[in-house]
Amino acid sequence: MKVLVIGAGNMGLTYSEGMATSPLLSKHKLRIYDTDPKKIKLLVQQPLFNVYDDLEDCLPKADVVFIAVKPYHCEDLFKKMKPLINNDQLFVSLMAGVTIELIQDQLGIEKVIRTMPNLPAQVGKGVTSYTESEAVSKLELIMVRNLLDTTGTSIHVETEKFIDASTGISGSGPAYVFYFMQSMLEAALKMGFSQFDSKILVRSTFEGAIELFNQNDISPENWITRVASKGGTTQAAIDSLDANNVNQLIQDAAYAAFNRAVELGKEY
Ligand SMILES: NC(=O)C1=CN([C@@H]2O[C@H](COP(=O)(O)OP(=O)(O)OC[C@H]3O[C@@H](n4cnc5c(N)ncnc54)[C@H](OP(=O)(O)O)[C@@H]3O)[C@@H](O)[C@H]2O)C=CC1
Ligand SMILES: O=C(O)[C@@H]1CCC=N1
Repeated sequence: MKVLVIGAGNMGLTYSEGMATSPLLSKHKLRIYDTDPKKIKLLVQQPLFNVYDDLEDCLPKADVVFIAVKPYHCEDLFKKMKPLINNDQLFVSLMAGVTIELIQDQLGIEKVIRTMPNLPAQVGKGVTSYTESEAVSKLELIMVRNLLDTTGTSIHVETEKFIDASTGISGSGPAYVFYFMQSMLEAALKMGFSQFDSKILVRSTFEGAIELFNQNDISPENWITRVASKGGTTQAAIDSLDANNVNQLIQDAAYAAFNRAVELGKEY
């Protein structure tokens, strides 16, 4: 099986590295293509995969093609891909919003797996949701799931609605966590801690909370009650969050990303 990844950015490179360092693919089976000459120049020096700057040299012979460009680049890319592909090839999209139907129509092919990955894939802690068009066989689906799992874990969803929904939760989600971390860091600095100490306080707090969550089957809501003493400091913080409607605001943010994914699907 020959795999081509189109787009050597955050996601394309992450998946390429995940697949290349797994036992599933050897170097000559994995190719990566990008249009940026500077990126190509840097990438040819790495030993993990073969790097291409011409679609004609790498696309026609690929069995599985990962598409990892920004959604606004897909129209132009699809025009260039169309004369070089055939209906036996399997296309795996990592693009937010872009629908299976659009990919099938613009490329004139049938086999598409649409995914929503996330950035922690860079450290093997990603979560990718995926769904497929009718023409994709069970075997092909398992094969691609194994490739996706080289960057973490994956969940199969029945419809594309859940790909857009997972964009709102896990795809964009790491940014919500970083947003919260940034607020905590700014508060620590304002309280007078150094940059160094602020980072230790915030990072350890996140790591510790995640570890507790991972090692026990207890809901976040329940964990809050274990931190908060009646009339104490945590309750003062939670009361402040509740008074400012922060729970609802975070849910609104997740829905904003979900809705934007749906909107993106209609823009191309
Ligand atoms: N970043 C994230 O956390 C997540 C991203 N995604 C999705 O993944 C996709 C990629 O995002 P990301 O990796 O962050 O984007 P990047 O911009 O980091 O990577 C895209 C790469 O594709 C290159 N490129 C642009 N046009 C073409 C083309 N026609 N042919 C080949 N390569 C091309 C870009 O070059 P240049 O820089 O010169 O434009 C760039 O190197 C997006 O569709 C996004 O929705 C999904 C989940 C999470
Ligand atoms: O912001 C975006 O559109 C992409 C999709 C999910 C994360 N990054």
